[in-house]
Amino acid sequence: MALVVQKYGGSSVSDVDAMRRVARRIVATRKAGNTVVVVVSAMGDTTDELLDQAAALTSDAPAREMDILLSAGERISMALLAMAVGELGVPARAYTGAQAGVLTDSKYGKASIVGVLPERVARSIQTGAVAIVAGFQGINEVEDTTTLGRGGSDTTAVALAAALNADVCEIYTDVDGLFTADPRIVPTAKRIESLSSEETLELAAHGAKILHLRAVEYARRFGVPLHVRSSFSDKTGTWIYDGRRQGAFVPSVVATQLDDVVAADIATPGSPATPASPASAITPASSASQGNSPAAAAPPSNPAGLDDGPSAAAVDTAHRNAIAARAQARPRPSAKEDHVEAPVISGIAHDRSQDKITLVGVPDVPGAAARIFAIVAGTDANIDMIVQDVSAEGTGLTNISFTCPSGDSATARAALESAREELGFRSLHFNPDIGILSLVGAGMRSNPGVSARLFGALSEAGVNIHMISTSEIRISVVVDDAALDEAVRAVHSAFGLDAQAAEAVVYGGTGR
Ligand SMILES: Nc1ncnc2c1ncn2[C@@H]1O[C@H](COP(=O)(O)OP(=O)(O)O)[C@@H](O)[C@H]1O
Ligand SMILES: N[C@@H](CC(=O)OP(=O)(O)O)C(=O)O
Repeated sequence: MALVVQKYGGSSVSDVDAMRRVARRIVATRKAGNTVVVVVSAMGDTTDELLDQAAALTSDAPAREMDILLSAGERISMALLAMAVGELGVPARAYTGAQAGVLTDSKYGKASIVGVLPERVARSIQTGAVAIVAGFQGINEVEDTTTLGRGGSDTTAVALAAALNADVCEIYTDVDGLFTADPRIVPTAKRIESLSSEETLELAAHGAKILHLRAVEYARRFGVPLHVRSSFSDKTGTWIYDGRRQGAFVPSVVATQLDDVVAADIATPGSPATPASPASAITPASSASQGNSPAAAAPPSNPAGLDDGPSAAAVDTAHRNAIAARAQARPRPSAKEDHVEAPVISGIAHDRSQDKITLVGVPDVPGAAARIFAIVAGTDANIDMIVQDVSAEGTGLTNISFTCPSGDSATARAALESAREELGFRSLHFNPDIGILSLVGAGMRSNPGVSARLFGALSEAGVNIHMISTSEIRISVVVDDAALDEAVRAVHSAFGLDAQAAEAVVYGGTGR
């Protein structure tokens, strides 16, 4: 018996028929003998529609109220899905992020998880029910609802999978896994069988929206095996797993900084909760399973008075034992590193969500870049690429360009403009019509000529390059937004990634 966390994205629960289809899959997984925890996103494009409604009322929505609004989409889904599962004869209980113990900081709209206390979820599954959790949301220290940023339900799922020590976190979506490029742009894209978390991180960080970046980081850190697959087919999807696991994580009454160090410790049954230090927060399965007296496994009455089943202490003990047993005998998908030869290029990501800002005529003196980016950092904008031109001869001036998410660029621009005198630049140019193509592959490290082939393919397709940046396993180029799709297709072909026979199917979703 495995503990499976399944996450269903908005495209998988777009209407009540889709809810029924998903409910059948959940019940089948349960009836196959697994314990199932479900994380669900808002139906279809609900989140975008809620954003549109708020924008129609105000251009300056308060962040706190915005999070209350946006969290409603996932709450509708969790309740409806619990009803659909219940209709199929399997008990299901719905939990908001707060009820599921997803604790966050107070950055409304892009909150980070600081702890997970999934006791009600653990009690629920202990009684044989399916726990259905609203994704993308949590609760902060003043008990306000927070949201985790667009696409954040993936992170909820991985955080719960880590806290519950699930065997696998399945990410269900509207395509059959992670492909060599977005199948909506490249119909000849190939499904990737398994991918290292390092390459997946690069793809997710550079626009492959099928996975939330923080979910991949989280899964990598805690060794949670990810299986990205379609809720519309029974095909195997893409496994993301490096074959390492840092230990078992168990439901907890303590927590610490989760995005830095995921906390999941377990209190001695019956003892009061005590905060854990980050160092003690990670409890290996072997030590977690020590010291449990068999008597403690008998379910006593429920002291908290909650209706989710036996008490936390009883569940903790039983759960720890089950976790320890599972950790011993867990089958593992093969990691990509196990393959004899990995392809040079794993995939291509594209990103339309960035703007380009150029400061023209920046004094070419030590400390100029430091001052500029300190001001940008003060606006909380997340900078991606940075390019500084060679100083024009005799002028002592240079140009500095950078890209940042469109949502952050207005504040970054305003902050820079207001510091213009101090920074001494001549003018600020802004280009929102850019796209970024990123070529990713661990094989780049040992294969020369990748950039030459990339630039050759773009040149043949007549695509002009505005900026270039590289990492060890990635090359990114900024091009015109209008040329981006063509650029992705050209590069995909140039690296021999096209499938012989069409294999990419987009089953649903609007691509919004
Ligand atoms: N490399 C890729 N492989 C597969 N899908 C991708 C890739 N890059 C982008 N996508 C897009 O991600 C979409 C799924 O993500 P999303 O719309 O967030 O799904 P969900 O509604 O399930 O959360 C796919 O429909 C596809 O268009
Ligand atoms: N509903 C939220 C959170 C989420 O993760 O959605 P999805 O799983 O459909 O990408 C959003 O649209 O951002």
